[in-house]
Amino acid sequence: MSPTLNEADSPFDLALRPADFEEFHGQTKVKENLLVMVEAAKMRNEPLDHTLLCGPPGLGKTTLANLIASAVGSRLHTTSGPQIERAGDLAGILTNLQERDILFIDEIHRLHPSIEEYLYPAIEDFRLDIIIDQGPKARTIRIDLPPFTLVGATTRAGMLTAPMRSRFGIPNRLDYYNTEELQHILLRSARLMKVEMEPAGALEVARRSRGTPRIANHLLRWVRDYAQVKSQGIITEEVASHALTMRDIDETGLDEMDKRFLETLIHKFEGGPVGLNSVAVAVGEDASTLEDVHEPYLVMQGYVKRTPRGRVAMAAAYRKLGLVPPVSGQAELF
Ligand SMILES: Nc1ncnc2c1ncn2[C@@H]1O[C@H](COP(=O)(O)OP(=O)(O)OP(=O)(O)O)[C@@H](O)[C@H]1O
Repeated sequence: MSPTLNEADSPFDLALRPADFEEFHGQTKVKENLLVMVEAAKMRNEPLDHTLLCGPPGLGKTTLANLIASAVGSRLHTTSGPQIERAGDLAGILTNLQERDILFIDEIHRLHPSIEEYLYPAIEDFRLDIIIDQGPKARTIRIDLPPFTLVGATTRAGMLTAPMRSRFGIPNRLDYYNTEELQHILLRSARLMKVEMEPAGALEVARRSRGTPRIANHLLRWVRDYAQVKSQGIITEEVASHALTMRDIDETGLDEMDKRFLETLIHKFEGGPVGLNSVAVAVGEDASTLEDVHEPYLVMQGYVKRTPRGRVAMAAAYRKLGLVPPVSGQAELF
């Protein structure tokens, strides 16, 4: 997995996390929608509606959950789909909630279906029906819960079950940030880190950050080290460019694994179509990491296309690797 994406919620991430909606730059539409929801709930003096945040990793879903909680003055409880293994785990979390608390479930698409069944009445009617014992002795115990808000986050909205999706209102989709937005975020991070960075230096890092603030901040950390050792600590465009090239991050932000993905698709599988699992085995990476982390950006940049028969390398992928796209080959067919 890319080193820049592994370190979610490290102390470094936490230190740079925006403390209020004003400091959260970009995602204008999502921010506006959430602010309306927050205001409406405050005016009605009611708990917030349940909310779903979707989008690739590192774009700010966890940050937004924190901002929502502080905007309404509620406590935030954080967990994730894979952490809730048994109904008892969920019961423990739910029975700990107080009125108007916010429960944030990251990777909500990874909740076990049997756990989802327990969650539905909890979010709809604020009750938990627990079955104890088995066979003829089985009985249900009902526990009333205080009204709370569920904020779900997912990198794969498509994998949510239909009943789960229908429990939320309109989903809030986070998109990759543009270069100017990332430049703004980087200049703020540099200020917090007390690093001197020229706007052109920030732009250079932004260009190579795959549209993702978490990556931008992690690249900044490396560029800061490089600048300290090689150029009296000042991050200029040239310093940023040298530092990132040294780590094999090219001028469009593709890292080693992205390039290996494209090379494998083209050289080993003749441009596809090929199933993601086969690519994953060939590049030595976990299929879900490829699907969550690498592929969305490659698709967004037009290097790869997902088709019902598998992944296909597009003409841009051939050009990226300095190859001539096949004239009537797969790249043109899809
Ligand atoms: N709009 C933003 N402005 C400033 N910094 C941001 C913004 N969005 C994200 N960040 C920074 O990026 C880091 C990653 O954000 P966050 O953890 O919220 O992402 P995420 O979408 O929840 O990721 P994951 O899906 O991996 O949990 C945060 O620590 C924060 O510093």
